[in-house]
Order: sequence, then structure tokens, then C-alpha cells
Amino acid sequence: MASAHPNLYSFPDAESLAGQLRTYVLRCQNAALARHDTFRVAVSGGSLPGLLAKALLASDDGTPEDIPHFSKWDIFFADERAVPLNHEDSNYRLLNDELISKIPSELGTPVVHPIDEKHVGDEDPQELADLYQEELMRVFAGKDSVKLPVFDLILLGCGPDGHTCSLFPGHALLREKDAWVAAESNSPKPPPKRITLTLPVVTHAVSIAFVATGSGKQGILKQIFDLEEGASLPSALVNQGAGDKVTWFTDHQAVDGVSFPRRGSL
Ligand SMILES: O=C1O[C@H](COP(=O)(O)O)[C@@H](O)[C@H](O)[C@H]1O
Repeated sequence: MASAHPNLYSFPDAESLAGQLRTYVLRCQNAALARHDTFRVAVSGGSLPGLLAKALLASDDGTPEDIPHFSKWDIFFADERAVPLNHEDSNYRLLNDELISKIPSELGTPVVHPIDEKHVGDEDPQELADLYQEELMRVFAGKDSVKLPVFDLILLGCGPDGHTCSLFPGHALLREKDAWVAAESNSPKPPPKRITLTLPVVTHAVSIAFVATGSGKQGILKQIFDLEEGASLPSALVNQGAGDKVTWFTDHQAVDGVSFPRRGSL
């Protein structure tokens, strides 16, 4: 368990949040490119892709640090629903519609790693999860044996029940220790069948960012940051496991009533 605390930021509106999210993501990108000339990022669905697109499709400020080098990006999904890639519930489709399809050609084209569509109709999503884990192993491990992949950045959402990725409160998947990708057959939020990165993979990343906005997140953020009873929620477990590697991007509405100290600028 990490001893340091997560970083909590709160902004007045989506524009200012998106501007700071851009700075943060591009700092992670630039550090990763300096380390290994590639940027391996996992992205969630829900409200995140829209804000991420707002951040990354904005004009640059003219400095070399402020340019997304998408041709160096490997984009994975922090979780995905067991539906075809063109389905309205697909996180791939959402990210593609919001961001990937709108990237100007001069910024390059990322390598995107979707789930294997052939298995979305399976009764049990385990094979879908296993195949996605194999894809991660191909990229992160090659011929070596690696205990856990090291994402440069994982971008997360936080549901009003405290779930993140497709890790839901009280589910056995929260205790998974070995698998990199796990199957969820009974998601309380539809659709029920999904795959998800596991908690050890999420907390092992170099950097982890949550984006949570709006009054609908108020109650759960208070539980996660201020109250003992929130300690077992999946998003709180990420805070506990990764400490100051975690940065929360919220708006004032979402953290209204939260006592945990927060800042307004990176
Ligand atoms: O079902 C999901 O929900 C979470 C949270 O979504 P949000 O709209 O409340 O931000 C999301 O992070 C996850 O990827 C998605 O599959």
C-alpha cells in the first residue's frame, strides 16, 4: 500500500480542466518518449473520452512540449464492453468518435489496440479477456517474462458508485492478484459482460489520472476522499495502491463538500 496521498485538482469549468489535463497528459507523453520512445496509455470510456478530446484536439501553445506525437502512442482500453466495435456501448467506438477519428494528420496516427471482436458474443467473456491479456503481453513483454505491464499512463473515470475500469464495489475481481485482464460477467451497469484491467495493473502504472466532473459525483468523491466507509471502493483502492502517482481532475461541483485538500493548477 502506498503511503503518499493522491493529488486532487479542481477547476471551475470543462475548459480549464481540459487545459490542465492536456498539460498533464503531454508531460506524461514527453517523459515516456524520453525513456523509451513510445507512449503506452490505457483509456477508459464514459465521460472521459469527450474531455480528453477537448484537451488533446485544442491548438498547441507553440512550444515543443505542447505537441501530441500520436504516431508514438499505443492506445489500450482500461476496460471494454463485450459488444461489437461499432456498437453504441463500445468504449472503442466512443474514443474513436470523440478523438481518434478527429486527430489532424500532421499529428500522426496512434496504434490502437481494440478487443478481438470475434469473441464479443461468447457466453463467457473470459476468452475475450485472455486474448486482450495476450495482446498486452505481446506489446509489453515480447519474449521476456514480465510480472505486470507498466503503462506510462492510465486514464480512469469514477462512476457514481465508486467503480473504475469495470471494477465494481464488492466484486471478487477486486481481489485478483495475477491476471492482467479479467472478465466481468455481471456488471451492475449495463452491458453486463465486460473485460477490465485488474487493480495490480492499474496501480503499477507510472502515472494514473482520474477525471470526474459534475454534481452526480459529489457524494462518491466525499466517500472516497473523506470517509472511512469509502475505503473499500474500487477508486479508493487505486488511491491507496498508487498514492501520489494518482492525480484527480475534477470540477468544483464534483468536490463540493469534500474536505481533502485540493489545488487549482498543476
Ligand atoms: O461503465 C463505465 O463507466 C466508467 C465511469 O464512467 P463515467 O461516465 O461516470 O465517467 C468508465 O470509466 C468506464 O470506462 C466505463 O466502462
